[in-house]
Amino acid sequence: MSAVKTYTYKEVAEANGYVIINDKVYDVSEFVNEHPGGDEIIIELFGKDCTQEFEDIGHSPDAMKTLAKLYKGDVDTTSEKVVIEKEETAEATQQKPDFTKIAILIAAVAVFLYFKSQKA
Ligand code: HEM
Repeated sequence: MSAVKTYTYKEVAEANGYVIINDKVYDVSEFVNEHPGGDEIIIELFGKDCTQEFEDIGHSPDAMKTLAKLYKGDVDTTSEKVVIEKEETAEATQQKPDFTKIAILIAAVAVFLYFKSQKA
């Protein structure tokens, strides 16, 4: 049997696209693009322990199989834990204007003005 590779919490945090589930390390960097639940949800959790998040969703046995394929090794639970701070991106805080609503409003005003001009 080949030895299982172990990773410290720091190594997982510094790798690009690794997550921890039940003390196991998974490389989800490629998988995020195929995730049926969307990429953002996992990207937010890169480098972290997402056991809770993964289990809360109630992933199917199929999801477990996919997960098993992404297995890299075990986390060294005796290593020092790291806190990852994410910066708020400008994009996330900015509100995009709702062009559909604006277009409907303009159309409504145009119809109103048209009928008003017909009556006069
Ligand atoms: C990291 C390994 C993960 C794998 C391999 C994975 C895999 C999958 C798969 C195969 C599905 C399709 C439904 C199913 O078979 O259960 C799914 C759905 C979903 N996943 Fe994940 N997932 C992962 C992590 C996560 C995490 C960490 C979250 C939440 C923070 C999450 C949230 C969701 C949600 C919300 C859906 C439902 C999408 C829908 O039905 O519209 N997943 N995932």
